[in-house]
Amino acid sequence: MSKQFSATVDITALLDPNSTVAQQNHVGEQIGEYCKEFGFFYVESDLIPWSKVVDKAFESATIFFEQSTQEQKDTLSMRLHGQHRGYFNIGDENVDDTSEVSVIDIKEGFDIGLDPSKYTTKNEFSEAKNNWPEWLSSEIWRTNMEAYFDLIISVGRAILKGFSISLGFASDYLDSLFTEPLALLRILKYSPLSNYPKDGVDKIHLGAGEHTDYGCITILLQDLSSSGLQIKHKDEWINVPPMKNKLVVNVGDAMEMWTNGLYKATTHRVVLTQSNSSNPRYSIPVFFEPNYEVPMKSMIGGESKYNSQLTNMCFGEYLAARLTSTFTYRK
Ligand SMILES: O=C(O)CCC(=O)C(=O)O
Ligand SMILES: [Fe+2]
Repeated sequence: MSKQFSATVDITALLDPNSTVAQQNHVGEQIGEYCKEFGFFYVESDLIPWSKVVDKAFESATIFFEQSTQEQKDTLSMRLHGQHRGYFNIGDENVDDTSEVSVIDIKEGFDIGLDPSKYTTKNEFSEAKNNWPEWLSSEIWRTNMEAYFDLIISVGRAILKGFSISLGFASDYLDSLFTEPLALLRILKYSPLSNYPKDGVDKIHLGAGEHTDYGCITILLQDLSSSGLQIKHKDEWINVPPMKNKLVVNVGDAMEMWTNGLYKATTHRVVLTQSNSSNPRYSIPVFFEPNYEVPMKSMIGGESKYNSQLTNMCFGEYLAARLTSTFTYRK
């Protein structure tokens, strides 16, 4: 049997304004250790409103996919609107841009960003407007998603505090680079494999190909009824099963570059087999990213391990380049 991942951090001390510095430092150090070892960890806290906000967002995500026709979804597509907001279909994002064989992710999704009114600087991300699915009970749907987005941004800020502590910065240092965050909330659906032609064997199909995330922090809500996420640790694939009232957090490439390799952006994938995938799998990653103009160079000094073409960019330019290599609407 494959190994199961279990590293968990209770982030209450980082969310609670009344916690002591000693409590915050303890949690920050624990987060730092997991970022160096795995680049992944679960977070939990009694301060997270699981049933009031998290479960509602999950239910709303499933409603979007179950109650929208393909024509309706297509009216909100990134391809049609030429901006990084809205719907993308199977084959529109292929996260493994290194594989020699063409790998198509068996997933579709819908991206929501922050409203342009939250930004003072102008760039392709800050100016992109959300396309809301008006055919759903729209106000409630939008309210549920926005409440979840706000919540996860506060979880992201707590994690940034932990990162800052573990890296020896002032505890609000990284937060000061996220005053106008290029955050993105994505709802994903992996269709059941029964929708695809059977080839007689229970082969592995990739819902999402092997990849590292581009940015700083990904905070992922998984479908409790459907496993599939795996991380590569010391050349071995380890399952990261969905856990009730826990979110999965992982470090992306930008965070690895800022820490000059100290924190690991770990390779992961979503595997679907005929036996684990008779139902759709839904998930909601939030990509919590800094302000557009934050430089990509190392924040901790030392000779850079990374290509200077990348480290000379600012975050927004780097993000645009990464999206262009994986999203077909940008080609
Ligand atoms: O759906 C999942 O569980 C993981 C998705 C993922 O890795 C991603 O969107 O970057
Ligand atoms: Fe990912």
